[in-house]
Amino acid sequence: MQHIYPQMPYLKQTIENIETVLIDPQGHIKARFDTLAIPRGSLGRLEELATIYYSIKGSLSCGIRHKKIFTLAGDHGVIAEGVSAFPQQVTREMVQNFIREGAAINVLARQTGAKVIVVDCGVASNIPPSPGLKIKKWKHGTNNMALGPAMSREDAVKSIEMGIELIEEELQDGLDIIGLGDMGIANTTPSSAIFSVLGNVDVSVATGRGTGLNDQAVQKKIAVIEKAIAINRPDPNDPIDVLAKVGGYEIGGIVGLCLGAARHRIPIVLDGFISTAGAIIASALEPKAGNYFIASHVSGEQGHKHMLKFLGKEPLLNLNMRLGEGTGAALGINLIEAGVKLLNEMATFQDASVSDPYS
Ligand SMILES: O=C(O)c1ccc[n+]([C@@H]2O[C@H](COP(=O)([O-])O)[C@@H](O)[C@H]2O)c1
Ligand SMILES: Cc1cc2nc[nH]c2cc1C
Repeated sequence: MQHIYPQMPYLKQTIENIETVLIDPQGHIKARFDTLAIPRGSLGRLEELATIYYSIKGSLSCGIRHKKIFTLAGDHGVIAEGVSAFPQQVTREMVQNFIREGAAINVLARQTGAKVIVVDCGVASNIPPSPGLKIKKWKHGTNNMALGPAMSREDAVKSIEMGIELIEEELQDGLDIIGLGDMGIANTTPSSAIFSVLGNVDVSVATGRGTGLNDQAVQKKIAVIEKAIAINRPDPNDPIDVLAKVGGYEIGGIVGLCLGAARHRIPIVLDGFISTAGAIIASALEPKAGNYFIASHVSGEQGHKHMLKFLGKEPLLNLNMRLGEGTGAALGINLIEAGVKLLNEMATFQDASVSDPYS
């Protein structure tokens, strides 16, 4: 894939600095769990979560202090094809709801103790500047992918670099774990197209109801995605071509978040269908990025379970959620922190004077 790099030194440098994660290479995490006053292995996947967290960090010393959920917003020209149950202005209206802290992600992030970073990556209308909003957009949404490329290759690269930049900015006041999140009316359409191309699956397998289409509208959405793929011919061996032709600005930003966080050894908690489409592009660009992914939940959106299988990730939760925003990621961060706290704070057999059958 060398041919995609020359014009993009920042992206190239980020990708080149992503390291493989070795799981508990010295066995220190397992050794510590084995001293705790529990039957061995009885905390199940909570032990796995603490093990992954500390293997990514490369040290057993730190707790989880700085949790941030990035809710990236963008609009999509393909809305003109009637692929969503909601009108485009809901993207802007929901961004304003995030800023006022009244959305589901604000509630769940508060419960988790995470900060929500709301980013305008390409909302179609202008949103007034506000302390709770990062404005990173240079285009007002994508072009209609059913008529031609959603964006230029240059804009696709720029969108990924915008996501990397968000990580670099947020690192400055601490970043221990990130949750991915999205907001964009019609963005399940590009997400299905991306998975269909990169996952080599039929469009009908990758396409679902999104915000709530009926059976007839889903059939129309499938036809629109098939048309977009036929017209644009995205190259499955070139993830940036796929992002440019059938992607979106917030999805590109999510790709950048994945690459930027992996480059700094920060665990990445996936959310639903859209964030996982971004993660699939990131891992196609650099498979080692996948070492940093933890799947929070399997969305109710048709196709998400196939995406997670494609990435080799087992979701922690199955709550039939299909909201996006980072809501599943917020719940996943709670569980990861539960595993980390158990490892750090539980008494050992010795501390608690409990008979240790293993000694
Ligand atoms: O996260 C998911 O799995 C998910 C599944 C269906 C819909 N959504 C959200 O709904 C919006 C996209 O749905 P649609 O029908 O407009 O493509 C967008 O704002 C997403 O965050 C999210
Ligand atoms: C109201 C609403 C809230 C959302 N949050 C994420 N996607 C959304 C889509 C709609 C339509």
